[in-house]
Amino acid sequence: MDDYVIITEGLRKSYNGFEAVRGVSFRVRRGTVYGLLGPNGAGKTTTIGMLTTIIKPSGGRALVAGFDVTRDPQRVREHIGVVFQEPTVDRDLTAWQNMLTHGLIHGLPRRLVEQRIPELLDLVGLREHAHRPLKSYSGGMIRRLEIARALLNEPDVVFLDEPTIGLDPQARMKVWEVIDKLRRSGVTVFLTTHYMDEAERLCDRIAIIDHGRIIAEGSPEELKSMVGGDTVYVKLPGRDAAEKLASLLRERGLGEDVSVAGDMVAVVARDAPRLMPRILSLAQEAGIRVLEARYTRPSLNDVFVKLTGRSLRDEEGDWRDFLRLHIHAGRRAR
Ligand SMILES: Nc1ncnc2c1ncn2[C@@H]1O[C@H](COP(=O)(O)OP(=O)(O)OP(=O)(O)O)[C@@H](O)[C@H]1O
Repeated sequence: MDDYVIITEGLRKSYNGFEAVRGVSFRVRRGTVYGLLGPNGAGKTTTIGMLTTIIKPSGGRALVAGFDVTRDPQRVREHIGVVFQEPTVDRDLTAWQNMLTHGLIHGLPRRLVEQRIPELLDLVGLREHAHRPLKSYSGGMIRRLEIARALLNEPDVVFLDEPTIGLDPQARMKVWEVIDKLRRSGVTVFLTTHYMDEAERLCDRIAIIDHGRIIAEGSPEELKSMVGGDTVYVKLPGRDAAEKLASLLRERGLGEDVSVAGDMVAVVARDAPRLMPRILSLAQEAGIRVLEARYTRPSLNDVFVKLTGRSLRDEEGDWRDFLRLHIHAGRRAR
């Protein structure tokens, strides 16, 4: 049991009869980064709220650092660090002053806090800005400061609710680097996110949540293996060339499924990087000119689509979605 910093069993929350979280069960192993991934309104903030004792569960059970969130909320609070979606810093104070105030409010000895502040500001890359008022900080700097602050009490687990929401790409990367460092130093992190690239990049394990229920759980690789293989896309000068290449591929038994959409051939395969050169040399032998070739590997979005029929993505219409639409249309027409 000691291996797990968080254990939930059938955890539930209703707001006036509306079930925001409908019985979630998962375990977070010590020293890992665990992500709750789902679209807006899926119940992520409510779940993190229950685990951090801000929200009272309507049912089920959650143990955090070995303590029950309902029966022992104070003990839970002593053993966790939390970064909320909305910043809770005082912008008139400097980073150092914010850290010190936080530490003292939480009952930590002043000497210990003063000793930890420079180490933690160093960890999040803010040491040289320690004495600047936060008014002059960017959103990304504030998020990193809040992570440093959450570590002051040497928590068993740090909770980060949407750690990079609203940040620009560069600031996001810096937060990701901090989370990487936490993992390397053995800190357990529990984060929520609706960005699949973030979950994939950072998390050892992910629970996908939708409408208050966990619909899949596993490592990013395990989750992606649910949707099968890679797809190789080959663009040719016209439909005839595409049909010709497709029949050659079918004859040779290359790939698991070959389909044509306009001047494009799509080949579903287990290992696209190995198959692609074979497809290209086959085309060359047959005198078929290839204009473009690419392959894609399954993403967590594909997993979400497979499970819910909806996309997790904020914006639709990237290259891959476009192709998939055409390939599907082509298949249906056959
Ligand atoms: N205090 C509340 N009273 C009533 N309904 C609520 C309350 N808080 C959340 N909800 C509802 O519960 C559902 C889950 O909300 P929650 O904030 O947990 O989702 P989320 O996955 O964190 O999404 P977001 O990232 O947008 O916050 C939503 O439908 C939301 O409208």
